[in-house]
Amino acid sequence: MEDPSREEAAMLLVQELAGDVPERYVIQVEDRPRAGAPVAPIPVIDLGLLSRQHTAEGVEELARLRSALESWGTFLVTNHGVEPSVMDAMWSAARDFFQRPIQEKKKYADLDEIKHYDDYHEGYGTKQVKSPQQTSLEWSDRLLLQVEPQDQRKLHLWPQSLRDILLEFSVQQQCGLLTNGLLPAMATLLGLRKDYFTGLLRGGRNTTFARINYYPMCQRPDLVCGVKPHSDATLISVLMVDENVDGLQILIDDIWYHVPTASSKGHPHALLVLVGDVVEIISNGVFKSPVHRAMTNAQKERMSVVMFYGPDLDKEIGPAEELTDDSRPARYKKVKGVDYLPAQYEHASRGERALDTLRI
Ligand SMILES: O=C(O)CCC(=O)C(=O)O
Ligand SMILES: [Fe+2]
Repeated sequence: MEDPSREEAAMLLVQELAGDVPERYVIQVEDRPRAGAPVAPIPVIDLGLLSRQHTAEGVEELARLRSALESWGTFLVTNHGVEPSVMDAMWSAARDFFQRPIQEKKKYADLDEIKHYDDYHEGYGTKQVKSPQQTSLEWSDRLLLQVEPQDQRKLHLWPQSLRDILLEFSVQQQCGLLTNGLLPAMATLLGLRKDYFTGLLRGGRNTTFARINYYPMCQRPDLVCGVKPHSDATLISVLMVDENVDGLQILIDDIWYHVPTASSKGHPHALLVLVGDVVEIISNGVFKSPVHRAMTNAQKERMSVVMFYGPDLDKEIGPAEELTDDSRPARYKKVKGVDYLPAQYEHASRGERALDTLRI
């Protein structure tokens, strides 16, 4: 039987709300943002230097990367191989889409899937709402598209204006930032084969999702959350966030820190990297997948373009054998993405962390 409430709920667009914040969006008192969050001291890593390990600068940069991976799990990267013109075109296409009238955007909502899926649906809309009574809803609309594997693309949900640029943006990130830059350095730092992580993004069944998040202005940003606390279920997430509006925060030792924008660090075309749960698991907890959330703003809307890169969903992931022995027992259970992804959605919708369920 059809469940109209679920369908309606998934299309409860935040952009259509005006005036006071409805009760269903108000988060618990203990989860509300406090004024004056400190700024996270995240580094800017020059990926160009990482391949120059015979130089003092290269060695120093690798040490800075290690420190970021072991502490905050997030950093900005420059010299990442994504052309500034491609970044700008991706941003414009994303912004132009969200500036279209709502009726126009709704053409990219996957109403059939919304009826069948419990966990997530692609296309335009809001995060799946499980019941008409659900509270603490997130103050954001989004466009979610699966990019890889290629045969999983639902191209009817891809606005024409975004198609070519999204593919180019993703290919340049994979070739430059990930394969030729960051991932071999991360494997080296752990003492793993250089192609350990890049191998997980090859073979044609690796998964890439793109999510464009849109956070409408909110009269009471102190009462709502744009995206609730979670860590990403990915190998790596790469973010291009609004230059002019803060919103992303990360949790370290029970304190929420603002993540500075690339522009505020003097590198407008830097990209932001968040280590994902898959890396935390494989590294047996040495590298950290940070808990983060997105807050809203009373004066300005905000956007982010997030690329989620992960392995084949049928591949079992666990701590690397090279990194575990009697003195370093495995700290996480093995899991397949196909089981972990729904669990991550479920936990994230409650502002909790699925990774905690895998700890041994
Ligand atoms: O909008 C942001 O800055 C972060 C969004 C996010 O964490 C996500 O989409 O997983
Ligand atoms: Fe995230």
